[in-house]
Amino acid sequence: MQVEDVTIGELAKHIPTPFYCYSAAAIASNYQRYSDAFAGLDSLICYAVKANSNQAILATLAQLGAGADTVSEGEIRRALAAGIKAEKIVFAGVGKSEQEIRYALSQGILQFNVESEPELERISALAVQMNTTARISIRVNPDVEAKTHAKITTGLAENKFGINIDLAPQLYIKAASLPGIEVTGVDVHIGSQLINLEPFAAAFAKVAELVSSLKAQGITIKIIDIGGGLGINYGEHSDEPDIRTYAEHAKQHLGHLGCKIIVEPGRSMVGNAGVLVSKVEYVKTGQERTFLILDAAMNDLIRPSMYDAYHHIATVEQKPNQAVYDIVGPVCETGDTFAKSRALGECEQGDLVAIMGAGAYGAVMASHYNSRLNAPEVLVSGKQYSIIRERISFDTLLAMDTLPAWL
Ligand SMILES: Cc1ncc(COP(=O)(O)O)c(C=O)c1O
Ligand SMILES: N[C@@H](CCCC[NH3+])C(=O)O
Repeated sequence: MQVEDVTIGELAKHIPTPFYCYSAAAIASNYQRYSDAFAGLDSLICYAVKANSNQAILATLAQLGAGADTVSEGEIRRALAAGIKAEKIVFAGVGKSEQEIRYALSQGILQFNVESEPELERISALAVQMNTTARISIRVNPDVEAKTHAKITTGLAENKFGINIDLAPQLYIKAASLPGIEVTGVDVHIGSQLINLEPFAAAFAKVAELVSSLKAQGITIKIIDIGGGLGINYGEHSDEPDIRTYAEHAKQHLGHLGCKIIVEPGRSMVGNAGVLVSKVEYVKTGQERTFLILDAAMNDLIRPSMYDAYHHIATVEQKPNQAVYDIVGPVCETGDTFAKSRALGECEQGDLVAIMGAGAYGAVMASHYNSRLNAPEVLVSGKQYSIIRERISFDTLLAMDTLPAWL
């Protein structure tokens, strides 16, 4: 198995497993697809930093011209440090703290995507205190069923995100009257890993109506942030939504409004650009099933245990025979399972396997559960590769805790 011009087998001679391996060319190609698809619109691609916030990934995207969609001070700091200019950074999230808002204001970010009335009041008060103005969009909740996993749908009335779209006009009127606030836009994001594009179209249509009705009330919207959420093919079924068709929906519903369009892709920018490489520790033949026990675990990649998410898994070297395995990690939880009854090349101890589609929501959601060290991360570009996050040592892991004086 190759990533660009480098073989995974060669990398595994130098880097301890499990490790994440990303392709810079795959990220560039995904960025290009977005850029081409949205070319007809005045648009800005704000990569959703939460999907993979490694500095090297952010710097790669910064060089391509991307902005950033952030949800914390830490993410804003990461984006700035990687070379993404403040005027390309948007800040979302339902729980922005005073400290975070102050930091974002001090940096002069492009806009706050506001999720509630008390947040709007807090931003206004802090902006006045700091003698500045906050540009804001209100994140509206269009009550559209995104047809994705319940844990990653965000645009339903029952979800904690955004303001009910029917109540938004009132909040816009209030926002326009507040000191320290400049109303610039509308924001919508209905969920993640959407395979069907219809919910996007439905949400865009509702946003278009809102923008027109706001205009009639004297509130001019300059920016429409359409969020992220486009799904990728994890290998379970063959369909993957087409970025061009997605952009067509945006053009059709929003193009006539003359606004700048911000799009916030995370998964579809980096998901298929990464694999998690792991070694087979044991092949354990149980009474009913054969377990392939890997050195990677749920603490490295939590998506299968958290969302029952499917990830295609392949042996790094081609195998002559097939076998069926439950593919698990070493963590002491039954949920530490990557796949059940999965057909795979027949493996033996020491073989390498690659868990595909691990570039998004992989390393960023990792933990040290079971006092396991982090999986290092590697970026490949052509023939070159570079370790972009080292595995920490056990000394560093232990040093994260401090003993109180009484012990
Ligand atoms: C506000 C917002 N924007 C963008 C994203 C990125 O989503 P995705 O990785 O599905 O493109 C998310 C995550 O769902 C989000 O909450
Ligand atoms: N972490 C989720 C996506 C969450 C999207 C963030 N709003 C996943 O792995 O699918």
